[in-house]
Amino acid sequence: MAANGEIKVGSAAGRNGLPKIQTARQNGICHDDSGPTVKAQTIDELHSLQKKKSAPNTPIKGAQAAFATMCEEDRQKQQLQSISGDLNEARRWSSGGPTFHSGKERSDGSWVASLASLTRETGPKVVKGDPARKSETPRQVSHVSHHHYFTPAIDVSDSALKFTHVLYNLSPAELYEQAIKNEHGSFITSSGALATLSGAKTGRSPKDKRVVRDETTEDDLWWGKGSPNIEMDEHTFMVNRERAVDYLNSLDKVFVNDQFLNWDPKNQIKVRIVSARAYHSLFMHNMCIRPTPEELENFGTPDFTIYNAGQFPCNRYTHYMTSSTSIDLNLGRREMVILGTQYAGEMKKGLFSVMHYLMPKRQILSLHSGCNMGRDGDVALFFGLSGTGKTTLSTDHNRFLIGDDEHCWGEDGVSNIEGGCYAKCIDLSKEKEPDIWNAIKFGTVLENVVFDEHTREVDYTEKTVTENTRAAYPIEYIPNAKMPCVGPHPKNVILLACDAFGVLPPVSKLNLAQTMYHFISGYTALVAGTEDGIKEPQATFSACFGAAFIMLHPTKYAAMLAAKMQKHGATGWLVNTGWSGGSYGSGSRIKLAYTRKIIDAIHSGSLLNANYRKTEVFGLEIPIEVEGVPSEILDPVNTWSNKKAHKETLLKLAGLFKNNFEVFVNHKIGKDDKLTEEILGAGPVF
Ligand SMILES: Nc1ncnc2c1ncn2[C@@H]1O[C@H](COP(=O)(O)OP(=O)(O)OP(=O)(O)O)[C@@H](O)[C@H]1O
Ligand SMILES: O=C([O-])CC(=O)C(=O)O
Ligand SMILES: [Ca+2]
Ligand SMILES: [Mn+2]
Repeated sequence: MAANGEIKVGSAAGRNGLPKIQTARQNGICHDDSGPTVKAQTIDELHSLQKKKSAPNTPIKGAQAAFATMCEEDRQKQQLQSISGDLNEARRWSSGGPTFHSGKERSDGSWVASLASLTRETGPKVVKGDPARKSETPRQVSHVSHHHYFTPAIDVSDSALKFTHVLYNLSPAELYEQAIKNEHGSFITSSGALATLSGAKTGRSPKDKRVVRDETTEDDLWWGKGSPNIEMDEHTFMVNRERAVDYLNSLDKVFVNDQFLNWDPKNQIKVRIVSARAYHSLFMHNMCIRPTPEELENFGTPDFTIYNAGQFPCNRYTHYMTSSTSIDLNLGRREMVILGTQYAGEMKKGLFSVMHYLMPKRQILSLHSGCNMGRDGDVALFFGLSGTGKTTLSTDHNRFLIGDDEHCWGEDGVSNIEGGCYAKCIDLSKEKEPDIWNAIKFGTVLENVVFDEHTREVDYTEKTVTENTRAAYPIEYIPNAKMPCVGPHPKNVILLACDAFGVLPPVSKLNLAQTMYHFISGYTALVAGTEDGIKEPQATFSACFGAAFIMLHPTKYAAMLAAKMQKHGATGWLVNTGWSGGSYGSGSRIKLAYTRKIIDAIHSGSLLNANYRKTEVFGLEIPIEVEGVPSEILDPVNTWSNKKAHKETLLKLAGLFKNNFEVFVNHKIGKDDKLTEEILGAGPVF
């Protein structure tokens, strides 16, 4: 037992026995583009990072204690309802591909019955309500046992005898109370947002993502080198699923969210998220599309279910596991299991992966992009890897926001997949990003930020817990959100790269082949470990600006994008939101105000008709002038004092592009041989 009286399970083994498992480097598997883990060794240490000591006027501890009694259990009465039904095996998608039920479909057993899939093999022991209200439990016990324990099962385990209360689609206010009461590290900030900690993981874990490889996915999906789909078998999935479900069943309560994805009503899917934390439930409440009470009433059986047991690790002796984290996708069962990571983004991006499988089957292109629309109905897509500006630039006070991260492009135009936004908060300022700043209010989840312990004012410059601090808010929190979140066909396709080498121009106009070349390359360069002094920028290539989420070969998405751009006459642009005046260390990040001017000129159409010249090596068309932007920065060579260093850096980056593209040279993009040839020739020449 530890000095503080806590029993530290497995800590001795961790130190003296089995070594702690680290995620193995998967050779050739898609790179890790997620954030690093926290710099804390213990939970207490992690929690101490979150709060900053107050200014001297902070009341002393004793004075604050008087408020403790305000944390009251008395809550609004919730309708308790016993849940009946038998083990509801997840239905399989028919072999010919998924068949969906529209939002209005009424299922045989309603949501109540399908919750039974939570149980291991016997009937459910699930009670809707808050276990804190013990007085109501006996009624439930007798009710449920009436249904299921007259004939005792042969193999009744202790866990099968206990009740798990389901907190079903709670409101943000209720979730706040649950989080603050039960989840260490949950606090209300001065603007009303809920500050939470995601635990040891503060970013996604792409190396721990597994996808079940079976007869269907074998042929459909992209496997092998460069693919994000690391295989697992069905049996192993079931092992992890049972582990997650047993864990969830061992709890007094779980949260269940029933929500929608995709604002295109014809291609909407119904998702259920079963999780153990109010933080997770509120996050998904904000990020998915929220059903109306009527839609919830008629929700029926979900098309896809997530079991998030993130607090509980996977068993590292389980086949295919290389760490204690596992995010498992089973397309056949329409299920996802999360073990060993509480980072909420896994749920959001896990569902995005599912959409990247389902939508292309219907000839709908799924995109890792932001999207907004001007007053004249002109739509722009913003592609880019994490941190390149999708959320920042699609959230534009002069335009309608359709969405910040995940979209579909189909026959009728674009639709947002989500119901919320997930903005990076590091160095967030009210002046530069007023709409995002104002969206951080009651209902918003603030992950891993640091705040003053007394005033609860957030310090957005703090990276103490992580640099990947985030805010998740419903899209309506942005004043000019386009509701419903759909729009016509895009006019501009903007590829964002944060080039920390400082050699890509702030803006270039691309022809179709160049657009496809850069879309398939998916380049950005960030700076690793900023706190440890100056480091070389780290180039990242992630196909389709989101290799971690795609399920089919990148050329499939690329072919669809090319066809749609051609058909609708969209123009491609490459915008560098990264360094200017030199690489990281000597130059600096291009001012957001300048990038916004460039984007304005793209939207207005003025840049389309500007005068251009071609750059060497990358062969990019760059404008001579952009209103509101100093002309000399438009060609990076002007901003470098050391011209030789500029040329070397340019050639170095060109070499990285070339190496990366090697794996695509033998692939055909769609049926068009000519376009394929052109794409191969659209890269740097040197
Ligand atoms: N010139 C610039 N253009 C765009 N963003 C900039 C610029 N300079 C600084 N930034 C900052 O870079 C970050 C861009 O992050 P943003 O949230 O938009 O990323 P994202 O592309 O949406 O990534 P993710 O997919 O991870 O959500 C913001 O913190 C923004 O303030
Ligand atoms: O998913 C996340 O953690 C954040 C995000 O949007 C991305 O990385 O693209
Ligand atoms: Ca974003
Ligand atoms: Mn994203």
